[in-house]
Amino acid sequence: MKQNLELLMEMLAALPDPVFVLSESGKYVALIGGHDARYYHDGSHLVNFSLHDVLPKERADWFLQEIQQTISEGRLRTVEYALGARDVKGLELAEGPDEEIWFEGRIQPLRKPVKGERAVVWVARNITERYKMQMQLKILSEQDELTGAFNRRKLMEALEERFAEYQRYHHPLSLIIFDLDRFKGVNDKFGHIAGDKVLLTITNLCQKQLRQQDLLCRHGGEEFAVLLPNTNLVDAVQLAERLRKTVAGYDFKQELGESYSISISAGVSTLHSEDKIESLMKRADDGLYQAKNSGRNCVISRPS
Ligand SMILES: Nc1nc2c(ncn2[C@@H]2O[C@H](COP(=O)(O)OP(=O)(O)OP(=O)(O)O)[C@@H](O)[C@H]2O)c(=O)[nH]1
Repeated sequence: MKQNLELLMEMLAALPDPVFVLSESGKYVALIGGHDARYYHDGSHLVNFSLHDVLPKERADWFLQEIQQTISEGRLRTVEYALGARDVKGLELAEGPDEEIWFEGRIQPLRKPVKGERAVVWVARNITERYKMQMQLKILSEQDELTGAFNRRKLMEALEERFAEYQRYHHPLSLIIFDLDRFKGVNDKFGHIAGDKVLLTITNLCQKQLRQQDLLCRHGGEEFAVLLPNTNLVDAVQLAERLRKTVAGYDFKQELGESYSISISAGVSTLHSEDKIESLMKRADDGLYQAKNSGRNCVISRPS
C-alpha cells in the first residue's frame, strides 16, 4: 500500500506538463507537474489564488468560461490559447521561456466536488513549436514560391470571405486582374530566369502601391489579381492606373542587363448585389481581354 502511494506521488511529481485543478468559481485548487523550465514557469504560488487575482480580467473571464462550459458539458474539452509569463502575476521573474507560450489545454471535469465546489483538471501542454510550424505551413500554402505574392488558392479563400462580408454589410469589393504585355518576348530574348526576376520586381513594385488590406496574388503564370476590400469601382480603376504607370515607368535594366520597359494590361470589376464571385472574376477578365485588344498598356473597367 505504502509502495503504491509512493509510486503514485513519484508519477504525479514527474508529470511533464502542468496539471491544474481549478474550481467552478475560478480558484487554483492544486498544481502538479510541469517542472522543466525549458517549457514552463513554476506556478506553484498560484494555488489558493483565483484566476481574477493573477490574470487580466479578460483572460480570467475566458478561463472561467471554459471551466464552466466543461463542467456543464460533463466531458473532456480541448482548447488552444497563448499566455506569457508577464500575463500572470508572480510569474514575471520566474525562470522559463521568455516568449509567449502557446498551450493546448485539455480540460476534464472531476467526478466529485473538491472543497465543496465542482472542479476540473486542466492539463496545459506547451505546443509553441507545433503552433509556429503550423503558422509557417499556412503561410507557405498561401504563397507563390517565386514572387512571395499570395497564390490562387489564397485568392479564392479571400474572395469567399469577402463575398460573405459583402452579403452581410454591403461594403464595396473590387477586383483588378492584370497581365504582363508581350512577356513571351522577354523570356525569348533574355531567358526564363531573367523573366522570373521581372515577375518578382513587378510584384514588389505593385505591393508598394497597395494598402495593407489589399491582397496581391499571382493568379497564373504572368497574370496577377488584386482584391480590394472597401473599394468602389472608381477608386479601383485609379489604383489599377497607378499600378500600370508604376510598371510602365520602371526600367528593368537590373533584371535584364539592358534598358527595357514592360507594360501591363488590366481589367477591373466591382461586386454588385445579386452578383456571384464568378461574375466578378469574369468581368475583370473580360476587361483584361478588352485591354489587350485595345493595344495593351491600359486599364478597362467592366461595371456590368
Ligand atoms: N519567366 C517566366 N515566364 C513565365 C512564367 N509563367 C509564365 N511565363 C511566360 O509568360 C509568357 C506568356 O506568353 P503569352 O501568353 O503568349 O502572352 P504574352 O507574350 O505576355 O502576350 P500578351 O499577354 O498577349 O501581351 C510565356 O512565355 C510563358 O512561358 C514564369 O513563372 N516565369
